[in-house]
Amino acid sequence: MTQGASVIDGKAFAEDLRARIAVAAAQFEVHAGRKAGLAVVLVGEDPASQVYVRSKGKQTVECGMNSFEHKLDENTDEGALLDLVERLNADPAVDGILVQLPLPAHINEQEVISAISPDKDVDGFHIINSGRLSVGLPGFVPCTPLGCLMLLKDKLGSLCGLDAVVIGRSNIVGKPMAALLLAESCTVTIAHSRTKDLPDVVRRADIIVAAVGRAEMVKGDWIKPGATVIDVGINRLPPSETSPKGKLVGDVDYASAVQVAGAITPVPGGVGPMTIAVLLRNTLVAAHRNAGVAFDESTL
Ligand SMILES: Nc1nc(=O)c2c([nH]1)NC[C@@H]1CN(c3ccc(C(=O)N[C@@H](CCC(=O)O)C(=O)O)cc3)C=[N+]21
Ligand SMILES: [Mg+2]
Repeated sequence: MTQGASVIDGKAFAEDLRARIAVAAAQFEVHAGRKAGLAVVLVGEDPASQVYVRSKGKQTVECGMNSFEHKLDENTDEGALLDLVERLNADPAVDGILVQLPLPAHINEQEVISAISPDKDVDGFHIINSGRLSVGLPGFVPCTPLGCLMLLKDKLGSLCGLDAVVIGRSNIVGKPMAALLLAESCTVTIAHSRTKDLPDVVRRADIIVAAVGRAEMVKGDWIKPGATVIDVGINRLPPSETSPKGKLVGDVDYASAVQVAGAITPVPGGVGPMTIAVLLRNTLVAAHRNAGVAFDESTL
């Protein structure tokens, strides 16, 4: 087998999307008389979360939108966090609200997500928005699966009738990804850590979305030749001689998969940058809806 896979450049796609968002955000400012705004709430000092929050803030401003960062102490109680969410819900300068997950163990994540106004829920995690997605109504779709869908449609065009296997059943990625693929008329299988004969299930797929959170689990010999592989995993391997900070790998064993797949996303530089770009897209969509400014959302 020749090394046939084309590498799907999520970083470049995300840059292009952000350039289009910047144009539309400037137009929004002209029509609404204010910038679109995203509030990001971070509780605690998790270093990885701090990195993500910083790049979200930077890219929000680069796209011509306001970024409001709220950093709360690790020991903040749930009541104080819910009070902040209420203030952000009521703030007309705030179009989107993102509460960085995971939250500390003493805070009930579902309570906090439910407190966010569904019209500002740019993560698409509120049950109102998951309900809208499952019945096909307009709402907000979680950023990572929507980013994956954009990459798939860019690569394949119509997905109609294709066999798609989603590995992972989280509310954040697996379940909304399956709903999106079903809406594109794929035949969708949701596999997970308890699926029996997982390699055989994956071998049927024209489209594989790997979101199990297990480093390099999906091997090249699980992949039908020519299939499109979207790797959502972000796993840091233990430090080694060659990578003192620990190498970042996906849920797919890239070295073997790239020999067999038709197209594949790398880690880093694949799905990760799309997640943030779609967050900015959802924020700008929220701004137009909340301000009552007409906007053709299909252009983003
Ligand atoms: N409410 C909430 N919404 C989220 O969307 C959310 C969250 N909580 N908690 C944490 C996860 C993780 N996440 C990522 C975003 C960008 C990259 C990203 O840009 N990754 C780059 C670089 C990775 C690196 O070098 O560390 C890449 O894959 O190329 C990764 C992960 C959003 N999350
Ligand atoms: Mg699982």
